[in-house]
Amino acid sequence: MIKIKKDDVQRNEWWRNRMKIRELLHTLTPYYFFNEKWDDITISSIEMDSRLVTSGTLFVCIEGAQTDGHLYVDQAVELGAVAIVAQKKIEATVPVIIVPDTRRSLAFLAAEFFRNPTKELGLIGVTGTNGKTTVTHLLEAIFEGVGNRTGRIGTIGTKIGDTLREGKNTTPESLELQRSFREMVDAGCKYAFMEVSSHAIQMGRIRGCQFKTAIFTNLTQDHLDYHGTMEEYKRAKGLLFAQLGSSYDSDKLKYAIINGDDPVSQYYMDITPAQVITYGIDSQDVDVRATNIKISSEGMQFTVESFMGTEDFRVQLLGKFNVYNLLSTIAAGLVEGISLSQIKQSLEQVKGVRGRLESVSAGQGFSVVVDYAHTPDSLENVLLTAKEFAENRVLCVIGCGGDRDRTKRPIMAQIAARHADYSVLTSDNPRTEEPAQILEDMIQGLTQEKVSKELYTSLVDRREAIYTAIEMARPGDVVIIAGKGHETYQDINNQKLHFDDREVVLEALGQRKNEE
Ligand SMILES: CC(=O)N[C@H]1[C@@H](OP(=O)(O)OP(=O)(O)OC[C@H]2O[C@@H](n3ccc(=O)[nH]c3=O)[C@H](O)[C@@H]2O)O[C@H](CO)[C@@H](O)[C@@H]1O[C@H](C)C(=O)N[C@@H](C)C(=O)N[C@H](CCC(=O)O)C(=O)O
Ligand SMILES: Nc1ncnc2c1ncn2[C@@H]1O[C@H](COP(=O)(O)OP(=O)(O)OP(=O)(O)O)[C@@H](O)[C@H]1O
Ligand SMILES: N[C@H](CCC[C@H](N)C(=O)O)C(=O)O
Ligand SMILES: [Mg+2]
Repeated sequence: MIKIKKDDVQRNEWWRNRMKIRELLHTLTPYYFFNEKWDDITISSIEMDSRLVTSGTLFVCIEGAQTDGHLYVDQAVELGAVAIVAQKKIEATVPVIIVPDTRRSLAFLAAEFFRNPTKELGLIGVTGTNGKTTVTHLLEAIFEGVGNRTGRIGTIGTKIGDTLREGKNTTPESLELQRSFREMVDAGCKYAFMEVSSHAIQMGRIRGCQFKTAIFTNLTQDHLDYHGTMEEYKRAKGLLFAQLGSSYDSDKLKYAIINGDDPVSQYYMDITPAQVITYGIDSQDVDVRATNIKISSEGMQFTVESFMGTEDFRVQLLGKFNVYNLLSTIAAGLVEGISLSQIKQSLEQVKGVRGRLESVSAGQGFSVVVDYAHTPDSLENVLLTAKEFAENRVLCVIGCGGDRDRTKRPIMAQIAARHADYSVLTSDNPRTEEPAQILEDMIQGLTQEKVSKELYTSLVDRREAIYTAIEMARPGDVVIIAGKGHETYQDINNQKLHFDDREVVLEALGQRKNEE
């Protein structure tokens, strides 16, 4: 896979698209021209960030959480913007189009400018607290397994055919999304798999996308800093299912693939106009079900019973939670007409997803696993899985991110203490928060539950924490290093410093070997 760094991308080059503003105006209705009405202008690109404006750009002003795009109009004009879309009166030497809500308008403007690429793709959106990245990778395996070229958008980046571009957000802004989808179509992709975060839905980043299928993985606590309550968080995710089938393409069937074992599944079934396919393990009344699950340190075996037949699977992934991820993927493959035996063939070859239960080995007599669990539920799942295959103790290194849901910190520490034999609490990405304070919030959970101090320690420095856990490990132990998975940086005070759990583990294992 060719890896392209975000900054290397030559924006507006291969997808350069010239259009008259007149051709786009219908997406902006209702609007009015402030300044001179001049709809004969040709634009060569659309941008929402003034720093990216080039000659011929239509600049859209967005009011953000940090700053307001309306403040950068002069800079945009200096760099070559030929017209501005704004939601309030601004001074500018180029025509200004005023709309009620620029963020909404941007989504439709971008979809039109890039010629509605999602109409030419089978777009599958995946939402839920945990499992989105995993499911999009599994989908890729199934659909590429039967010869399709595919695209993928999510936490690990945007993959178009054979190239991977790193990104800032799990679900990018509407403009970037539409540009990527057009690139996918141009690269011959037939399907696209997209992680849909609740933030993205709430902020309207996915407006303008036409989904064929939406998958719901699960709903547990996260992001309460942003959504406030679990009810609001659930509602935000629901918008993805509510919008299925509401487009003018509604003659084509749309599918909602829902985890029938999750307590909130009925809500999503009720609000979607799409065809519903359910999957699960515990509920008997689901369309795609796994039974006879057997988990070993080598992988899992289970039987899939579905409306398209029954097959025995033997996969390399671990953990009951991954059976759910596999089932939702299987359901998505079945509705697209891929046979259960073809699906089985592809999924059995999947070794795992980067940074998710990723084993790091230098021939030591114990296991070290790097995982991306950064929510209470995922941490619990991963530790329970580790317990199942550990011959001896489970040691856990865990931190919580700064500037994010604080209420999950004490809970995550409690889960670590409950399921691991020893926990090393440490920093994740502190961002602009004081790392020691984040640790304090975690420790409070342990004090509340009167957890013995012999069962945990806390070290602000993540490298030191990883070294400590590796030094403590004995034969047969499993060391889980949770929270950062595939990440290759640590964000401290808005500075992204290189940090890769997997590299640090190998260093620590090397040191331990030298000392032996
Ligand atoms: C709270 C939030 O989501 N913020 C996102 C948002 O930033 P913002 O609204 O604060 O924008 P801003 O910085 O105030 O800028 C406002 C406008 O001025 C423009 N501007 C700014 C400066 C300048 O010189 N010129 C200029 O034109 C900006 O381009 C923007 O259009 O728009 C940015 C550009 O797309 C996002 O990168 C940024 O995500 C930040 C990094 C973030 O941390 N988001 C998290 C909460 C998030 O969205 N997470 C979910 C994943 C959740 C999960 O699954 O676990 C995600 O999808 O990534
Ligand atoms: N279906 C699941 N249920 C519970 N936990 C899961 C599930 N799938 C994965 N996990 C755990 O959650 C972690 C994150 O998984 P993954 O990256 O697939 O989720 P995500 O939804 O993409 O997360 P993010 O919100 O950060 O994008 C994994 O490392 C694993 O520990
Ligand atoms: N998509 C998640 C990523 C969290 C990863 C974790 N390492 C952290 O920094 O908190 C979020 O924005 O909450
Ligand atoms: Mg993800």
